[in-house]
Amino acid sequence: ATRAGKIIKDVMSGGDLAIVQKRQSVSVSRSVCFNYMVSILMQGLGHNDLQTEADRSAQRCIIASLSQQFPDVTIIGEEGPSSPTDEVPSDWVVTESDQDIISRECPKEYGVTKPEDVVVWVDPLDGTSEYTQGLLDHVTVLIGIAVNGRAVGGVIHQPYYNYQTEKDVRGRTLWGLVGLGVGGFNPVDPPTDKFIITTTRSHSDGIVVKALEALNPDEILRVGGAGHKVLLLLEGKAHAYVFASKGCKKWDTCAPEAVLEALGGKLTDIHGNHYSYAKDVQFPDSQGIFATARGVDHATLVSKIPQELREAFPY
Ligand SMILES: Nc1ncnc2c1ncn2[C@@H]1O[C@H](COP(=O)(O)O)[C@@H](O)[C@H]1OP(=O)(O)O
Ligand SMILES: [Mg+2]
Ligand SMILES: [Mg+2]
Ligand SMILES: [Mg+2]
Repeated sequence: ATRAGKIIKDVMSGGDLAIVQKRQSVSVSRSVCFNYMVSILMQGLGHNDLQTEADRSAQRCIIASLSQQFPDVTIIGEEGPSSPTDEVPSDWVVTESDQDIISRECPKEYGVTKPEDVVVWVDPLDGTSEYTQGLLDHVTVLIGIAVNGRAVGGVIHQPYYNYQTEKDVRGRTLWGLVGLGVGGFNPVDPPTDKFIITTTRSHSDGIVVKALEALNPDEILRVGGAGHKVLLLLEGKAHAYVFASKGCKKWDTCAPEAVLEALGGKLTDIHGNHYSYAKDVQFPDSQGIFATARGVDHATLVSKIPQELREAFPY
């Protein structure tokens, strides 16, 4: 994750992001009326799904490094499968391990884990839209580990951590493993005298807003990236991350969910149920996102989302 973060910074300082708009399949039935199609376009669906040279190169670095060491583990990356002939520069292939984590005792629930039980979900650059706009601390590299469908391990690397105050921007790497704990940051609980929600800044719509209104927060923090929003929960800047939309995908939430839950928080869909991260699942988080910091009553908050709003997110 850290090597990928270096690639992200190198692409930015090289000056040519080589941005492309990814194609999105918006399925709309043929009988749909013109007004509805216009409203979809107005909401920006099918827009704002960008890919840059940094997304592509960071993914090649991560997948080459992991697949070399773990050839039998399924690895799914946001930017699609790489071609079998894809050679990556040798200094992009990282094989050493973090000695601090490797020296700890493995929780016994993973002692019998086989490679085929594991799926790694890779978001090489979360917050692409913000990256292209220079909101650099919203960018993270996300590597999530699912075992038997549950998100249990995660790494969140923030390449531009403190970039506005530090001369030599080294970034930071946070990790979590359910059953073992978390590292790379100081966990902080959110304030007790007000209720703060974080949500999207670049993918909002009417339903996203209605869900926030139902929860009646004192403050709303509109920031980019799924990883960055979960950082706000981990460090006590917000109580909940609520996104009543199907824009996020499994690679956006696997690592954040694992780190958050390793600390005692919770990340589910807006009905309060965990997603499966097994290898055959659909990529979209089609029932939205509802995450809470440690110590926040997740079920009570979820129950405040009105039924008619929940019905917009059927299974
Ligand atoms: N409609 C969408 N289309 C594509 N990606 C989305 C969409 N909505 C959310 N995402 C992904 O989820 C992340 C969090 O969303 P948001 O910042 O709007 O809260 C985004 O940075 C983006 O990940 P990525 O940047 O990796 O493509
Ligand atoms: Mg993307
Ligand atoms: Mg993402
Ligand atoms: Mg991404």
